[in-house]
Amino acid sequence: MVNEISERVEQLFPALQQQRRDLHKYAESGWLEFRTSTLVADRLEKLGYTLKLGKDVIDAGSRMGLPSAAVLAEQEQRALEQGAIARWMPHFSGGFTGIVATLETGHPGPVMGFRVDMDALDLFEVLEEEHRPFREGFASTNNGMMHACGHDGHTTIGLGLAEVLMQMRDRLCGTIKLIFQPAEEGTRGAKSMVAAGVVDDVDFFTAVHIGTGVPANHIVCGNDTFMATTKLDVQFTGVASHAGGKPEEGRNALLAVAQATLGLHAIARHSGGSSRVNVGVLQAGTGRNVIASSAMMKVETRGSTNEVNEFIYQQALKVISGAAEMHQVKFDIKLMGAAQSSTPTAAWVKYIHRQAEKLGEFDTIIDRQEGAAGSEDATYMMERVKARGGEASYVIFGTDLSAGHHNELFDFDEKVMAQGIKTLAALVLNIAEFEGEK
Ligand SMILES: O=C(O)C[C@H](NC(=O)Cc1c[nH]c2ccccc12)C(=O)O
Repeated sequence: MVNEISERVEQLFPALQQQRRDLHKYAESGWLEFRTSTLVADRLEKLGYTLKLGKDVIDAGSRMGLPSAAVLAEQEQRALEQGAIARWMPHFSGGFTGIVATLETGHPGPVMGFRVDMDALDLFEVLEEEHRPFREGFASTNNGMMHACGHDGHTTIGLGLAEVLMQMRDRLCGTIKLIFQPAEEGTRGAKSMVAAGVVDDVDFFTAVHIGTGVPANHIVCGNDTFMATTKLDVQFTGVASHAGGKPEEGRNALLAVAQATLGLHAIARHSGGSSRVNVGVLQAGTGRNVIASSAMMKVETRGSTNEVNEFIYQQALKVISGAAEMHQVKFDIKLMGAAQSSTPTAAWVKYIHRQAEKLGEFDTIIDRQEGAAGSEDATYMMERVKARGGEASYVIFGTDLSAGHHNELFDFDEKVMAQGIKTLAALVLNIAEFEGEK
């Protein structure tokens, strides 16, 4: 069975590589995955999956960090010009770019859910010969949007898994649910899919990531290092005045945002775990000789536990209001994203470990790794599945990277996509072997 999976995936590989490069070329950031989601939906329908799309899988009110209506409309148009399939667009229009594809095998068995994400980062890809995507003609054509975290690979893994499972459907049992999530960056999308109930019937849940510093041919079967996080946009509003003639009449929003930035980075650490604060964007002012009346900042807090993040977040609110008070400006805080920490369930990790061993694709198979790193909103899905008594894990497939995640020179070895698909397919095909570990 393992050999058969391998052969099938290797056969699909050239097409999958093409697929990944196409997605890479037309990178779309969170809630703007219009072209991506129409192509994914079309492919999954052709493969024979039952689809739930858009508002059926995304709770409108639970979306965080949604771009403005103008940006959504403009990007939808851009996507159509870049080959989005128009007949699918009504489902995704307005920032409802999520898909759940279901395969009922017709044989009794559990519901197995897999989550991949589809969004790119707000980043300008390097357009130089040294960067393979540029050299080989698949660098992003969308300015300020780049797949620099491997989600093009994740989406491709989802599509490859869909194809292999459909080919082998006679030998599957239970129900397969493939979840294609928007807006993982900024941890904005998963909560809305959980609120729409997409994992409420899932017994075994697996989310995936490639890279993250894990070496090639290594697999982490139960990553538990994701930090809880809160994402905030803060707008400061003061009063503009003549910087030479009447500086005392001004209320300086630039100084408030600068003060807040330094204050945020000076928040005390917490003995309960590691933490992070980052001000990633700062904008203020309009002219050299004008007291700046408006300023904005994009902030994130993180903690290795929900409690540590909550502490940092509460301190951050005090720093922001304190800086505003100091400069007598108004402020407005918008919640733009959030995620929890989460721990995989031991039995599912053990099962994944055994399947990875049988596959023979990996040199090193580990259950967990040390050290908090990034965040992930798949944690909301994991926690929901666990709360209902299901099993959940987060698997990382190691790969060689040309540069770190979220860097303009990021690229990965596409071979990891084949390893990912093989592993996930094995989890489905051999699910009967899970019995006894409960
Ligand atoms: O918080 C976010 O915006 C999600 C985003 N998520 C990732 O980057 C995925 C990720 C999680 N852990 C690691 C570790 C290294 C690279 C990437 C990751 C992050 O942490 O900035």
